[in-house]
Amino acid sequence: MSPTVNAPVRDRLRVAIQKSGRLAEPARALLASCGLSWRESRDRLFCYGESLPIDLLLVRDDDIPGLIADGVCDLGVVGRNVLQEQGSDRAGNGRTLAFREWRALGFGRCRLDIAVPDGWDWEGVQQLAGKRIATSYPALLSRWLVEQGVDAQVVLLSGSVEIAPRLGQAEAICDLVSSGATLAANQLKPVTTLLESEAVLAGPAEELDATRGELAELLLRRLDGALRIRHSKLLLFQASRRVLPDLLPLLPDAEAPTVMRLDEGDDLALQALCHGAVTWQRLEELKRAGARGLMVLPVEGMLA
Ligand SMILES: Nc1ncnc2c1ncn2[C@@H]1O[C@H](COP(=O)(O)OP(=O)(O)OP(=O)(O)O)[C@@H](O)[C@H]1O
Ligand SMILES: O=P(O)(O)OC[C@H]1O[C@H](OP(=O)(O)OP(=O)(O)O)[C@H](O)[C@@H]1O
Ligand SMILES: [Mg+2]
Repeated sequence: MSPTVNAPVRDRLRVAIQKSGRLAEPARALLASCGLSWRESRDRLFCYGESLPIDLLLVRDDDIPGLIADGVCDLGVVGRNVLQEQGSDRAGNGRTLAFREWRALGFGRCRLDIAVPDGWDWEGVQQLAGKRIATSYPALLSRWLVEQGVDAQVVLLSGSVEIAPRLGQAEAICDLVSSGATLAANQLKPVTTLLESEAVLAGPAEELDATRGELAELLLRRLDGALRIRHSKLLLFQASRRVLPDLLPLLPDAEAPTVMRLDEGDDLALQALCHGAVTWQRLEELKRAGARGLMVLPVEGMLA
C-alpha cells in the first residue's frame, strides 16, 4: 500500500461504503450486525464509530478502490465488478495492485455478461470479431477479449449501455445483468459471462499497521460469524435414538447436532444449527420421520 504522503497515522479503522445506491443499506446493515454503531456527521458523509473505533466514510462506489489504494480508508464494501475493473485497469497501466478482495459478502449479486441482439444466432465468441462492444467495464472486457483471442472494438459508455445497439453505437454490449429485465426490454440476450459479481469487503493488498490491523481482525471475526449465521436457524427437537438414521439425512445443511440423553431410555434431545431454510415442509418431514417437539429459533450471534 502507498499511504498518502504526510497523512497522519490513524488509530481508528475507516471503512468506506456507498453513500446511496444498491449496496448502501445492506452494507450498513451488515456492519451494524457486527455490533458497530455510529454518530452521523451533519453532511452525512462521515459516521463516527461509537461502539468501536471503526468509522464509516460514505462515498460513490467507484471511488472506494482508489481510497483504499491511497490509504485514505482501510476497508470498503464494493461490487467485485468495480474492484476487478479498477484492478485490471491498474495492472494494464503497470501500477501495483494496492487493494484486493478480503471477503465475499453475499449480497448485490449480478453478472457481467456479453449480450447481443435477440435476432443473432449465437455460435460462440468468435462471432464478436470485428464488432463494436459497448461497456462501462473497458479493462475487464479488453482483458477477456485478449484471453479469448478475439479482436473487437471496445466502446466506452458510462451508463445506459443497453441502448447502444439500437442507437447504432455498437453491435453488442458488456454490462451487468441480474434479472435480465433490462436486456429483454432492449431486445438483447445474454450469451456469455465474464464475471460473477457480488458485494465484497475490499482491503489493502498489504498488511495494515498493528492498531488498525487488530481492529480489522476483530471486524473480520465478527463479519465471518454474521455471514455464517445470516440464513441459519437453531432447530430443537426430541426423538428416539432408533429413528436417528431416518432423521439425520433430512438435515444435510446442519452442523453435527448436539445430542443429549433425556433419561435412561432411548429418548434424546437434539439441537442442530441449520444453514439452509427451515421450511414448514421440512418440519413436517422431520415429524413424519419421528421428531417431536420441533422448535425453530433465530440465531443472533456466533463466534467460532
Ligand atoms: N441489477 C443489479 N442487481 C444486483 N446488483 C447490482 C445490479 N446492478 C448493479 N449491482 C451491483 O451494485 C453495485 C452498485 O450499483 P449502483 O447502481 O448503486 O451503482 P452506481 O450507480 O455506480 O452508484 P454510485 O452513485 O455510488 O456511483 C454495482 O457495482 C454492482 O456490484
Ligand atoms: O438484469 P436487471 O435486473 O435488469 O439489472 C441490470 C441493470 O441494473 C443495473 O442498472 P441500474 O438499474 O442500477 O441503473 P443504472 O445503470 O442507471 O445505475 C445494470 O447497469 C443494468 O442496467
Ligand atoms: Mg458508481
